[in-house]
Amino acid sequence: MDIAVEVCDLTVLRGAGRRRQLVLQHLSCRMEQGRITGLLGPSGAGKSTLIRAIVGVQRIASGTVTVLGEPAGSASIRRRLGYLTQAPSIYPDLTVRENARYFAALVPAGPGTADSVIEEVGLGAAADQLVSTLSGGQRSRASLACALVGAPEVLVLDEPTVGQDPVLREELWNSLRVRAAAGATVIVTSHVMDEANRCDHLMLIRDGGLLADDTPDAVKRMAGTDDLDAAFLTLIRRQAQASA
Ligand SMILES: Nc1ncnc2c1ncn2[C@@H]1O[C@H](COP(=O)(O)OP(=O)(O)OP(=O)(O)O)[C@@H](O)[C@H]1O
Repeated sequence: MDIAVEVCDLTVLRGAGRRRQLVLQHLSCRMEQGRITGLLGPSGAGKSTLIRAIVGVQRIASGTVTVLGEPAGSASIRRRLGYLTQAPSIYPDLTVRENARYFAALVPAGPGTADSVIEEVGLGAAADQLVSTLSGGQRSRASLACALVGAPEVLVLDEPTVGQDPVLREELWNSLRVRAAAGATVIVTSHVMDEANRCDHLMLIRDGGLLADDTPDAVKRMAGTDDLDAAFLTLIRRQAQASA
């Protein structure tokens, strides 16, 4: 399997002055092409920061991040990568369709692409609604549609299913699975363990380092349990005991 993303010895500091803090410490990992990799970990662990480094919008202190063979953030890979931020990043004064068409024109993507990604995220009925009038969950899906519009080879999604009901979550995961099967590299952050079970590979981040980096089954075996929630708690406690 080809490696789509390679992170080597990455250290990131965030904040300014006395508030400056070490967020990622000498972190190394790889994400395989055609796989769904889940980034998990407690709030504030550094998941979004790692994602920002992969997308190329995070200043790094040391280390390297390579995406599709190029340094993260290179102009040549920008159109090959789709990024969904936690806060929807689309135009509130445009409709869903106008937003999707705008991003499609930037790629540029084919004429039917905007409508097909709107259907893919389940917003067909709201396509002509202004984004400012959408619910939070709908807005997040509209933002996801814009991230999908260029059929990106690397899809980086920061909590894509927050605020979605179980049916929509199921549909969104099915759509990510279809994209991965077609060769896309999908990187997803989540706090939801039943979603972690759907990933091919999991990375558990804690205190800026990797606590686990394996398949869901291997992570469960490592912790001696069938339950991923319990597995993560066990691994976190083991680490705390080891460093006490
Ligand atoms: N703009 C910022 N300036 C300074 N520090 C920041 C900034 N954004 C995040 N941090 C800090 O970096 C650390 C990691 O944050 P990050 O957003 O990467 O965590 P996360 O694992 O994605 O958390 P969550 O699951 O809550 O989204 C936290 O301690 C946070 O306070």
